[in-house]
Amino acid sequence: MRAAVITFPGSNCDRDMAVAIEKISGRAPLRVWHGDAELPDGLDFIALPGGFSYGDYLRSGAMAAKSPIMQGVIAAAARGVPVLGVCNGFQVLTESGLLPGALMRNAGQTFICRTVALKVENSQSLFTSRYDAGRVIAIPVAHHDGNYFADAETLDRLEGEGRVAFRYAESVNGSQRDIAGILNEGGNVLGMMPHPERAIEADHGGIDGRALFESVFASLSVA
Ligand SMILES: NC(=O)CC[C@H](N)C(=O)O
Repeated sequence: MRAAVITFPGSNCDRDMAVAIEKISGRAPLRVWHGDAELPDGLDFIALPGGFSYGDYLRSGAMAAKSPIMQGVIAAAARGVPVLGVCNGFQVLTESGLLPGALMRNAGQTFICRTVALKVENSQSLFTSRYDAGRVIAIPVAHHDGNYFADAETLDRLEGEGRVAFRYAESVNGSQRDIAGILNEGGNVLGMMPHPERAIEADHGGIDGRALFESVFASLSVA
């Protein structure tokens, strides 16, 4: 398997994401700098990690979405390559138009850093097939802009098409319909605010994030 983790100025979860990919797939991912004009060829999986790209200036993820490398990420997503955006990565995905809606300031106006209960809403996606349907898992969040917003029509479409992958099972940040993670139309792009890469070994306090990586790696026909 050939995976890549994209790093932007201000990313701070790129190392954790790379470690999670290597521990679970057995292969270290390529580390790709945002300013590179071209993505390496033949990628099977692309991860946009969490952090504070460009200091969250303008809007979280807005400037990173304009980085040269994103043209390649958008093209790869259109070819069906699985793309995972976590936290700031989710914000980059909405800002770049790969996912609908926006991540606004948390309803309580504070940074939230704790482990939350998440319900697996769709256990048949590329990213969630190793979870049991309706399972509630524990995954950490760490963000100030995690309040998911989309208009009612978009929300209804996301729900109707099974594109809500994860929903908060408790009150967290004011997200519309408690949405924590969504899929694109093709099901190969997932954006989520909680950090699965921070819950892959017992020393993290829980391993509920492992199945997400196992799901997507199992779906790849390459070893
Ligand atoms: N951990 C993160 O990726 C933080 C995301 C984002 N910059 C926020 O605080 O909303």
